[in-house]
Amino acid sequence: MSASEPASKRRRWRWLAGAGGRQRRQEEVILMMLCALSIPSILPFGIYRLLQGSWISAAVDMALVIAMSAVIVDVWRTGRYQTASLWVTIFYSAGMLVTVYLRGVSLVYWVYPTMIAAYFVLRPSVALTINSVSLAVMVVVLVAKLEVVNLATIVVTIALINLFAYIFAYRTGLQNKELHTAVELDFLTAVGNRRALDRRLSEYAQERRPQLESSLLLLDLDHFKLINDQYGHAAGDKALVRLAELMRRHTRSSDRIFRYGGEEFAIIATGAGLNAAASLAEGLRAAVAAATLMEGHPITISIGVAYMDKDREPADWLAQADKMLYAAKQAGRNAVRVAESSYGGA
Ligand SMILES: Nc1nc2c(ncn2[C@@H]2O[C@H](COP(=O)(O)OP(=O)(O)OP(=O)(O)O)[C@@H](O)[C@H]2O)c(=O)[nH]1
Repeated sequence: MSASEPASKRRRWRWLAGAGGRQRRQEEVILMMLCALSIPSILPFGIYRLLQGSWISAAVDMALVIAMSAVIVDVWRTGRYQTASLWVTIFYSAGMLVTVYLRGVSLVYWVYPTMIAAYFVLRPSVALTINSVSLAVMVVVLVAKLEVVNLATIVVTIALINLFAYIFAYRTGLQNKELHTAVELDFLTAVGNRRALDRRLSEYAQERRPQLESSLLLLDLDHFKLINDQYGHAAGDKALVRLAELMRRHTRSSDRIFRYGGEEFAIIATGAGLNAAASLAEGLRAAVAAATLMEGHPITISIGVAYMDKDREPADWLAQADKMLYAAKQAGRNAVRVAESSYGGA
C-alpha cells in the first residue's frame, strides 16, 4: 500500500500489516489466503470421513487442515513465505496422491485445483517440476485401476492444465518484471528514478554486510535555469541526457545512478568509503567541466557527498548529502563538498 493512499484506507488495512507495521508482500498474502481457503474446503470431508469411520482418509484430511493452519500462523508472525510455499505445495501434492491411492479415481478431481494452486505460490518452473513428479506418481497409482483410454484422458487433461498454467504464470511474471522496470526508470535519461533510489537506499539500510560500505553523491547542474531560459527546454533536456551518459562512463557498473529531481541526480557509489567517493565526485566534476554537454555554453555541476552510515537512516544520508550540495553551491558552484570535511572544488 503506498503512502499516498488515503489515511482511512490505510487504517482499514492496518490489521493486515506485519510486525512493526511492515507492509506484507503480495506472495505472503496469497499463500495465507490459499491456506485459509483450503481449510473450509477440506474440513467438511475430514469430518464426513471421521463419521464414516474411514480413519486413514480422515487423518490425511485433518493433517492437511492442521498443516495449513500452522502455515497461516507462521507466515502471519514471521513473514517468511518462500520455504512455506514450497512445503505447502509438496504437502498438498502428497495429500492428494494419498487420497487418490486410498479412495480411487473418483478423487482425481482434487488434482486440478491442487496443481493450479502451485503456480500461485511458486516460480512457474518449480511448480511445473513438482506437478510433473506428482503426475508420474499418479500414473503409477492408477495404472492398474483404469482402462488405458481413461488413464490417458486424465493424463492429457492434467498435462494441458499444467501447460496453460505454466504459460500464464510465466507471461504474468515477465509482464510484472517489465512493469517494475518501467515504474523505476526515468523516461528522459534512462537512469533510475526517485522511486528506484528510495527502494535501493532502504534495501541497503537493511543489508547486514559491513564489508560493503557505500556513499551517496547528490549532483546538481549549476545555473540550469539560465540554460533553459536562453536555449529552450529541449536543449536543457539534451544536456541532462548527455550528463547521464557521462555519469555512466565515469562510474563503475556496481554504482547506481538516479535522477533525484528535475536537474538533480544521485549516485550510490557501491563499495566506496568517503575518500573513494570524494575522488569519484571530484573526477565527475572535472569531467563535466571539461566536456561539451551543450555547444557554446560551458556547463558545470556541484556535488554533495555523504557516507551511508548503517547506524543512520536513508533520510539522514540524503539530508547530509543535500547539506553538502548546498555548501558546494554556496562556495561558488562547480565544487564538491564532502560531509565532515571540506573537499577541493574549482
Ligand atoms: N530542460 C529541463 N529543465 C528542467 C527539467 N527539470 C527541471 N528543469 C529546470 O531546472 C531549473 C532549475 O532551476 P533552479 O532550481 O533555479 O536551479 P539553477 O538555475 O540550476 O541554479 P543553481 O542550482 O542554484 O545553480 C528550472 O529552470 C527547471 O525548469 C527537465 O526535465 N528538463
